[in-house]
Amino acid sequence: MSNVISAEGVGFRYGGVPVLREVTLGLAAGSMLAVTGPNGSGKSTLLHLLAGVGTPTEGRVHRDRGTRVSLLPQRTGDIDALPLTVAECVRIGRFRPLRRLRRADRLAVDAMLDRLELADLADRRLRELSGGQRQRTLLAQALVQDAEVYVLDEPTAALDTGSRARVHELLAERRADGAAMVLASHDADESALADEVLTLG
Ligand SMILES: Nc1ncnc2c1ncn2[C@@H]1O[C@H](COP(=O)(O)OP(=O)(O)OP(=O)(O)O)[C@@H](O)[C@H]1O
Repeated sequence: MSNVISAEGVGFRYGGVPVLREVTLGLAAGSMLAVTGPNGSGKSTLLHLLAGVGTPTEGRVHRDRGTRVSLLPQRTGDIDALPLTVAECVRIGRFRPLRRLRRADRLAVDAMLDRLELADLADRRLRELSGGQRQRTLLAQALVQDAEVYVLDEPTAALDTGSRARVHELLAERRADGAAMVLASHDADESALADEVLTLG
């Protein structure tokens, strides 16, 4: 099967300092890659490059033109500065410039709020959430997107066991629908959900 995303000999340097070297991988529809490794080993850097945020210093990342990628970054501090509610934040995942949200979009947002147990928090501001509630909101925004590839940076790091299980169920459903996943994780049980594990550092 052809790959939705691939990386060939990818390297990355911040200034002159090498962070990634010679990363080669390929991701088919419906497959999941877990990226593990100690703090600072380059997981976030690799996920950003795969999602098309920044370009490698060496090698190349290939995605077919028009491939829809949803990225959940690890650091999303700035969004708290906006006066957004939980529901508004999740709706952004369905936003397209110059197009109103359709009924299907609204249904998808409501279903996602339910699935991640956010319905009761829908009108709360982001800055008034606990760490886990905030992470569930940003995950909902990432997973509500209609994407072919989901790139999720430590998506369940702040979640309790029940929430984490619900997220894993959602990921399995997206994969069954043909989406590819890349997931950075420090958790061996979570990495075990993947078809392949790439350990950096
Ligand atoms: N903007 C930047 N400028 C310079 N160096 C950076 C920058 N961002 C990250 N780095 C460095 O690049 C290396 C890889 O960082 P990265 O965030 O990709 O690691 P990580 O594996 O995701 O870490 P963690 O497990 O802590 O999330 C680290 O040594 C970090 O200090």
